[in-house]
Amino acid sequence: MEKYIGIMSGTSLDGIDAVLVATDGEQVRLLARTSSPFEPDLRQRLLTLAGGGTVTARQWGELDTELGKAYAAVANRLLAESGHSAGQIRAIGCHGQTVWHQPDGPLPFSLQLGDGNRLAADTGIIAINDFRRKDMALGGQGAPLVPAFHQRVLGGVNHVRILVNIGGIANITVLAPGQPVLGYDVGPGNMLLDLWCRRKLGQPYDKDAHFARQGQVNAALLASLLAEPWLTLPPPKSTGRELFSEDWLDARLPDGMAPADVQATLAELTATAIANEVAKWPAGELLVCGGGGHNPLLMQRLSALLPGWRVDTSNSAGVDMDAMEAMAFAWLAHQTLHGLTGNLPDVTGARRPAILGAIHLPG
Ligand SMILES: Nc1ncnc2c1ncn2[C@@H]1O[C@H](COP(=O)(O)OP(=O)(O)OP(=O)(O)O)[C@@H](O)[C@H]1O
Ligand SMILES: CC(=O)N[C@H]1[C@@H]2OC[C@@H](O2)[C@@H](O)[C@@H]1O[C@H](C)C(=O)O
Repeated sequence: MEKYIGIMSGTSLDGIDAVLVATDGEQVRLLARTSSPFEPDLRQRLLTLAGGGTVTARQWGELDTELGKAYAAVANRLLAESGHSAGQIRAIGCHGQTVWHQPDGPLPFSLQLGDGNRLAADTGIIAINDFRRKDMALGGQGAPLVPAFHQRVLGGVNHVRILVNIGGIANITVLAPGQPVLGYDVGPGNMLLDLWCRRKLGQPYDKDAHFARQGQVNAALLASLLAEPWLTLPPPKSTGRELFSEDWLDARLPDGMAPADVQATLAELTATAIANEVAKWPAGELLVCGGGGHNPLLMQRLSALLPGWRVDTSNSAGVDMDAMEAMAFAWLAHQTLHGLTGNLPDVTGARRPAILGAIHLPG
């Protein structure tokens, strides 16, 4: 088995998750993990950029460098905490920070910041990043990429097993016997819940759904949110802050609604958008990963909306729900380094499987 580091900082913009895994490409064993929240000022600048804000070339370059340094610091800390040296690690797979994702239209692209040169130089380890754009160059969405990893670590069961990652955006992977793996983004995950909670309570997220539980779901608002045409588009599809933004929410909010009712309705939107896609399959097992799996209200509503389904976290199937995405990028680094493909054309819509990412050598 070779050792890899995986680094993920997702669309919730909460911080950086890093894992150390041992893998031969078939088995992926988690050895250690750590995480580090973003400094509030860095988070704010990333939010501005991801919200379509304008920055100068200088600010852009500085942010790229700052993130590269932050990823390297987390990787070095993971090495120290787990008692490893750089020489024991084959490569780092680093997702980077998505600041814009535009999968459709005449000039599709997906931009993840975090300088891989600096990551390689500051750790002394091969750094692989920019995993999405090869798939896009081949006509794909460039996302989601995790379904291939889900298949590797949780596939091969003889019932319908669906994985849902509830991060900033929610995405599903369908593992059904005799079917090619399917996967696509299904709608907002925690993004709008976090945004509203921050705006109304000044807190980064609605811990344990205390705020949402003080309110009632507003049926008219829920219907208007669910009327978003993107939600019923067929896959392949992916999305982000570019669509499910503060402006998107504000355009649909009626005046004077109790803040807790909005929070409750946003939680119901997340649960319903997921359940509507899951319910298209014969009842089986729904495994939740990502931060939304810690939200007891989302878990409760998914169970209620999906009678006949076993709803649990991916921990119940032996894969740490909080480590899943970072593990996937460690595994993707293994794929790339071994000249193996990482994308699934049935998922992303790319013309063919491809070797993903840009390799930065430390020497
Ligand atoms: N105890 C909890 N109660 C409610 N929500 C929680 C709890 N713990 C975590 N969360 C939610 O999980 C979010 C973080 O999720 P996660 O780390 O999976 O996001 P991410 O890495 O940005 O994901 P992605 O890349 O998939 O968008 C928080 O912003 C919060 O909304
Ligand atoms: C462009 C981008 O960063 N997309 C993320 C985002 O966060 C969740 C969902 O939207 C998913 O499509 C993707 O991340 C995971 C890691 C993926 O590619 O599978």
